[in-house]
Amino acid sequence: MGSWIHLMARVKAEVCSRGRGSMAYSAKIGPSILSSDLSQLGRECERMMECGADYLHLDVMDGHFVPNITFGHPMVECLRQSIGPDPFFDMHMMVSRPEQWVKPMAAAGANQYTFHLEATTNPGNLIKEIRESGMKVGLAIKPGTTVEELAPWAGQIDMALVMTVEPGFGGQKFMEDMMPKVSWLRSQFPSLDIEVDGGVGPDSIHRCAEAGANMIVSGSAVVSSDDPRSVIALLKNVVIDAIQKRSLDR
Ligand SMILES: O=C(CO)[C@@H](O)[C@H](O)COP(=O)(O)O
Ligand SMILES: [Fe+2]
Repeated sequence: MGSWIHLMARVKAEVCSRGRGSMAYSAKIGPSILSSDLSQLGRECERMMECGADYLHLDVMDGHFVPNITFGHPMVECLRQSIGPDPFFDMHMMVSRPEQWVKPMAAAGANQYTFHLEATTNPGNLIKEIRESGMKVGLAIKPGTTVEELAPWAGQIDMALVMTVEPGFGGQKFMEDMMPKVSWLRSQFPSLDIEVDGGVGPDSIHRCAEAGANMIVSGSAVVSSDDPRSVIALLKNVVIDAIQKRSLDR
């Protein structure tokens, strides 16, 4: 009997991970293209999707909220025109005034707008503005911000992003002490999309998946790999197994 239950749970997790299932959240891998050849950004995005990515994580930095600068909505508009309407753009807004860019990013073709709790004095209003613009809402916290500070908004958002590095640069070391935040969120909000971002790859994915993360951002581990397809598949299977184990344990 045990193996039958095991098989059914695997099927459920597998089906759910392909988005056809009823489970509220599924395993999704989103390469961060920050570490890619930015002169070939459109091609790099297409390559990641061809390698099995579920979505694209686009890091927007203003040189003020974080000590680095990347690109803004004009680049997003060009990417959308170049690679077509399908790829899901998860915008990681590492900017001091996230309210300023909601409408331009929506017009440029962004799908999800993830702002930092530390960057606004009125998260409720910003959540409302993002929804009214037609995008999904992500809420991110830096390593120094407690998950209890995010909790009051968790019921109003589509995704919570727990940073596993200090935001600003790719290629940093994974911060394992952020995992209790992920575990607490998964225990309190069983169907919330929970994303981890920073230093995530084959060496750290098991801790992220076991803690309860289901949306996995990976930059250098995927983009700089000579076999991104295998890395994406590995990350996804580890998360699917963890989802299956959680559904068995319930
Ligand atoms: O938002 C950020 C950095 O601030 C991340 O999205 C990184 O770009 C992820 O890159 P790796 O740490 O996986 O190389
Ligand atoms: Fe990011």
